[in-house]
Amino acid sequence: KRYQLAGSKWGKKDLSYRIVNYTPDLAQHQVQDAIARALQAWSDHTPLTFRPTTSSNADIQIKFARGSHGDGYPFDGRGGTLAHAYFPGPGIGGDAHFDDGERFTHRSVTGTNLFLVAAHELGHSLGLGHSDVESALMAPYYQGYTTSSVIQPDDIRGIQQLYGRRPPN
Ligand SMILES: CC(C)C[C@H](CC(=O)NO)C(=O)N[C@H]1Cc2cn(c3ccccc23)CCCCCCNC1=O
Ligand SMILES: [Ca+2]
Ligand SMILES: [Zn+2]
Ligand SMILES: [Zn+2]
Repeated sequence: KRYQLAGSKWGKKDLSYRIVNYTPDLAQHQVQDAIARALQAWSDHTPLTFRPTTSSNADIQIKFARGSHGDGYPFDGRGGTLAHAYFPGPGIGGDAHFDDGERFTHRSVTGTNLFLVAAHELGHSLGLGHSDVESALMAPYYQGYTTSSVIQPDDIRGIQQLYGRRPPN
């Protein structure tokens, strides 16, 4: 019972990300904050660093979309699937898509918290599959706020299997 590795990982430690568009549910700075905190949750446990860019060559591209959005995995409106993401690789690899049929919330324990969904999706963007540890962030079901840290022990073991531990400061 544990994490799954996707079979691909980034061959570099310093990754770039680009927020391509925004959900109308939140202010742009709230989306930027949620994404930055979700990335920080992973970089806290690995040697990885993430920098925002406006370049279309960004490693991780973040998009909000409804229904069919050009990748063969159409979203289903409110409820159901909340988001999906692609394992590390060129092009669409690493990208994360969020279903804008959801009502995303910010720093809230109710509704579909964007930070929590993003932390899960970015786990895939870094090379983690789903965990069968129910309490893990990488479990396939949205669990809302669970404990103070969004990244659970099983998730830490998985991501450190891929990228090692964070070097001491
Ligand atoms: C982990 C999450 C951030 C991303 C995952 C998808 C995923 O793994 N992306 O990488 C997700 O959206 N899981 C569904 C799984 C799911 C639960 N139900 C469904 C009903 C229909 C379709 C899917 C589901 C029952 C009803 C609840 C629906 C709302 C919550 N949805 C979920 O928990
Ligand atoms: Ca949905
Ligand atoms: Zn998509
Ligand atoms: Zn998932």
